[in-house]
Amino acid sequence: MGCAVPRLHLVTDCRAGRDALAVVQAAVAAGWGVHRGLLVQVRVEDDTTDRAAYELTCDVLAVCRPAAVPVLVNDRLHVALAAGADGAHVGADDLPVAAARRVLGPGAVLGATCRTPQDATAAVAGGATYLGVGPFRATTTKRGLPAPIGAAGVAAVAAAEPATPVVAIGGVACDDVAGLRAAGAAGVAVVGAVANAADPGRAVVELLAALA
Ligand SMILES: Cc1ncc(COP(=O)(O)OP(=O)(O)O)c(N)n1
Ligand SMILES: Cc1nc(C(=O)O)sc1CCOP(=O)(O)O
Ligand SMILES: [Mg+2]
Repeated sequence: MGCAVPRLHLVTDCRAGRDALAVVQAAVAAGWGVHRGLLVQVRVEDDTTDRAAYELTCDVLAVCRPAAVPVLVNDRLHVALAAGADGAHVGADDLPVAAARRVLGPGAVLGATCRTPQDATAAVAGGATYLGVGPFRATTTKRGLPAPIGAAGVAAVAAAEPATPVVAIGGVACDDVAGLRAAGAAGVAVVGAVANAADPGRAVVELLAALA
């Protein structure tokens, strides 16, 4: 993927009762010195206040900055800018990719959700740095998703825009990494594979090793 976009995107677990920051702390403590392949995306529920999103982003940055782990903010570009994050991720219900690029500026990392090759071509034209492609398989982490696209769907998107890194998302487990890489994914984005693990730090190390 080149060094600009790490291969493992840890998306914060925004479900009620989960301690998103504790998982980030465990991930960074376990993973950063071993492989420099980790990125954290701060994702909160839609009804979370901007204040809470901003404070979580600042807390995540305080953990990630000393370890040189990049931090993105999902959806809320103003929170990304205000907190000094490295960029953001947008999808179909967020600002269009080209508009998000104008807001963030040319140096920011900008991810765009793509479910089809057509989505990918439009996202690259709009200035996306990487493409978040899924859902790879069914997941209980997020409701309302379309049917899984599987490895074949990921491969179709990757083939459409081979110069832009594809990050597969949706039900991804460590055992899926080799197949997804073979399908053309440069990396993976996960919530449950780390947040649901008995030892989130160990899960990060195993994912990073599989992605190396
Ligand atoms: C890496 C990555 N890929 C896809 C998504 C999904 O973004 P989006 O479609 O905007 O949905 P929400 O996450 O906002 O519910 C993502 N966040 N990260
Ligand atoms: C936030 C999100 N977006 C998806 C998409 O396909 O757009 S799937 C997803 C949830 C990812 O969590 P897990 O790794 O636990 O399945
Ligand atoms: Mg979104």
